[in-house]
Amino acid sequence: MTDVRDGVVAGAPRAAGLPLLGSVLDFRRDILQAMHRGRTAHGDLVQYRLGPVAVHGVSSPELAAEVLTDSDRFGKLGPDNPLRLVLGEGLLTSDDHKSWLRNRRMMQPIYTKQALAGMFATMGVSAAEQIAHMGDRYRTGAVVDLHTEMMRVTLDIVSRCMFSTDVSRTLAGLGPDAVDVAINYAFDRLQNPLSPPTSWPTPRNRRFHEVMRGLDDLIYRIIAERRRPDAPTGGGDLLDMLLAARDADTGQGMTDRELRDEVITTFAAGHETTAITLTWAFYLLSRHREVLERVQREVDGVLGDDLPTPEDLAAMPYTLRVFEEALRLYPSAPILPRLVRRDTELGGYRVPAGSRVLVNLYDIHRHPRHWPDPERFDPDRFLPETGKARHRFAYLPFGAGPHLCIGKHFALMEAHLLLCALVRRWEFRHVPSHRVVNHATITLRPRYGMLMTMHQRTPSAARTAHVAGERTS
Ligand code: HEM
Repeated sequence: MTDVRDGVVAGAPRAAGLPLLGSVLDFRRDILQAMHRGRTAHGDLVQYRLGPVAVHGVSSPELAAEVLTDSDRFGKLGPDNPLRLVLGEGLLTSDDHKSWLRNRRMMQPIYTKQALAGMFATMGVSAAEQIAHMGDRYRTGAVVDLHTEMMRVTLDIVSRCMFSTDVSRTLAGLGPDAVDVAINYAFDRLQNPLSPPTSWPTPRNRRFHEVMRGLDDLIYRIIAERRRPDAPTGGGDLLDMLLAARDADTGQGMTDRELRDEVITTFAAGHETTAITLTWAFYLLSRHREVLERVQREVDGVLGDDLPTPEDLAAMPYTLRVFEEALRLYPSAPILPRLVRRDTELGGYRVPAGSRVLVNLYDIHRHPRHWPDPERFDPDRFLPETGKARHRFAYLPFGAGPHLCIGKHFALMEAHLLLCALVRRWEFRHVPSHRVVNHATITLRPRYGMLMTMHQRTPSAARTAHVAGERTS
């Protein structure tokens, strides 16, 4: 019998699971599939058990609005958040409202549209170098893992724009998969609260600690170099701003540990997200010839041989819509976790303090009530007039509420620039024998990478043809 008090049902419908483990194995196998099955069977709010931890899956814009905007009831995960093993207490993982707000305010100025406009040139130089580098390494017809290539490009951009430094080579020295090792380790612990303690000398624990030592050394070195009295400034970059910031109450600057946490958070949050979405965007373009040709026409009609200027970008809105639609189908942070701070009610069900909520952006972005024909790749869903009719929380690739992605405008400017510049030079074709399967860790990656062949385009010729076509039509 259902227990109802004051019109509130005691517990949300519960997904079946194994004794003791609950849904741990299902989540490890494929968390998005498991939650999708739960939603199909039980509705937009479903309860799971991950060992001893109760978790509520949320899959509707209405419920997401409540969870993401009310941080008194639904906060960030606490000190046991495994992501803290990597990111410490930077913006993404801090659960202390006061210090989070102080740091967020301190960093906000670097992310305003005006400050970003000043960064456009640095972004452009980095993009040009990275694209030229790809051109030097690969001949037309070469097979590349586009995911790896995009990661390299976006890491370089975020390092130079935010920290005026080039970290790629040092990171490569830690092993090609160092950052992956750290992030996957933390994510596995998030999904499986029964993981062995980090202090046990297992091979995986040892590798994790080794990678973290390397990452920490690198970041503390960047900070120490900038703190030297004779060090050149970063020209007002994010690190300069963090070093100069003072607490309004105490007058204290940030400690090295606080700086390290914000730096590593910016690296982690600020490059893979954009790289993955670009990868999915090129995959989608390779599967939808008509959309690709429309993008090519738009880009060829605007760009010459140089990289785009901000005015050029404004003249290529369809290409931006392609990126937005890729973010709908493959939100790069597909699940946003929250901790229930006190006993409360959600969607007509009681939700106990201490349990977790997982806001499932992947399912919300495909919710049949809000997205007609949700699986179809259609960038024109993002025409300004179409968007007006949509529920405000039906599209949340950058989150919502107080924790809305601070780098949203940076990411959109960067992605637009890269998408246009890459489309102008190459066509990427999916290798038909290569299996493409999405894999949700903290981000939504292609599980086996993204093998594509690169085909050089001759944009000047294409542009001439396009312009001539416009004249005669
Ligand atoms: C396509 C690219 C990106 C996507 C899809 C994305 C997505 C997100 C999402 C969904 C959140 C909210 C997390 C939550 O509520 O728990 C977030 C937060 C954040 N993002 Fe992004 N992000 C992107 C790019 C960037 C970039 C380029 C940067 C920095 C250079 C960045 C830095 C951050 C930070 C620091 C936070 C934490 C904000 C806070 O809690 O105050 N992100 N991002």
